Amino acid sequence: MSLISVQNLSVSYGANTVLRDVTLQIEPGEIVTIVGPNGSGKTSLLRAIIGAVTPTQGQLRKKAGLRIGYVPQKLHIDPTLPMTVERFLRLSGKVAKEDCATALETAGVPDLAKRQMSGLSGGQFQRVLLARALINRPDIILLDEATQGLDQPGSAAFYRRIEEVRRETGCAVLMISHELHVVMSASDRVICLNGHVCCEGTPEKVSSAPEYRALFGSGTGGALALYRHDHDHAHDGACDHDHGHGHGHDHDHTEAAE
Ligand SMILES: Nc1ncnc2c1ncn2[C@@H]1O[C@H](COP(=O)(O)OP(=O)(O)OP(=O)(O)O)[C@@H](O)[C@H]1O
Repeated sequence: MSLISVQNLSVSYGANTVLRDVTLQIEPGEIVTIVGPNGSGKTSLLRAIIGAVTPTQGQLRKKAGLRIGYVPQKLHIDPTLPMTVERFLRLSGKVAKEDCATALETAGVPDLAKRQMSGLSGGQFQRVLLARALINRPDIILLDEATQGLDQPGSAAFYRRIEEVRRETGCAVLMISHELHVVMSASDRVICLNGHVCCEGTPEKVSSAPEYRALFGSGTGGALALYRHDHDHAHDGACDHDHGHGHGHDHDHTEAAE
């Protein structure tokens, strides 16, 4: 059974319908990346899944007892507030110290427990948010542009850790990312959203497309190719967009120092 099954889902804010007729499934253990232009409803979809937004139409089914870990886009913590990482992780309720330690280890930052939240680097902070999402041993983690503000090697290292988390824990991952060139290799499936699902498929399928090869050869790049691929809008001409805001560099995914 799918972990999450979304059927003909629509989300509106007042008269503004931002998601229309969205259908998708997330299976156990898979890594799915959502791409799409700004304002295309990506965050709204995640918020509908966690129950923070009520769909106006359609169905959203979750496997019974599904545990979700959520890594938000950003989280502001007052820098004048003294708070250790361990204390932060235990804010959400009854959390044993050992569970904090395990989550930090899985997130790839085993030595941060006693550090002050205000003293963390951007990359360390995101790892701590990841650790927080892992504490309840989720079946799926949702990440909303979790590497915003990180440099390229920092993002690459973060997403590689996500793959390791999946391997170690077996959890599924549903993530929003603008950095397709970084996340493509980690994703089992890519869903392109622009108010509705424009298209979806394996990154391999996309990267073997003629448009992709024309732009990138057989390199590891791909963001621009996917962003610019031809959508099939035979039934819907409203999504004739060009997301071409990438740069098409074929980055070397060097592991960042952690
Ligand atoms: N709480 C809200 N009330 C009213 N409108 C909202 C609300 N949240 C989002 N919107 C609008 O819904 C649309 C989709 O927003 P959403 O944040 O889901 O898009 P997104 O694809 O995640 O965008 P981005 O890439 O910029 O983060 C936007 O036009 C946004 O202004």
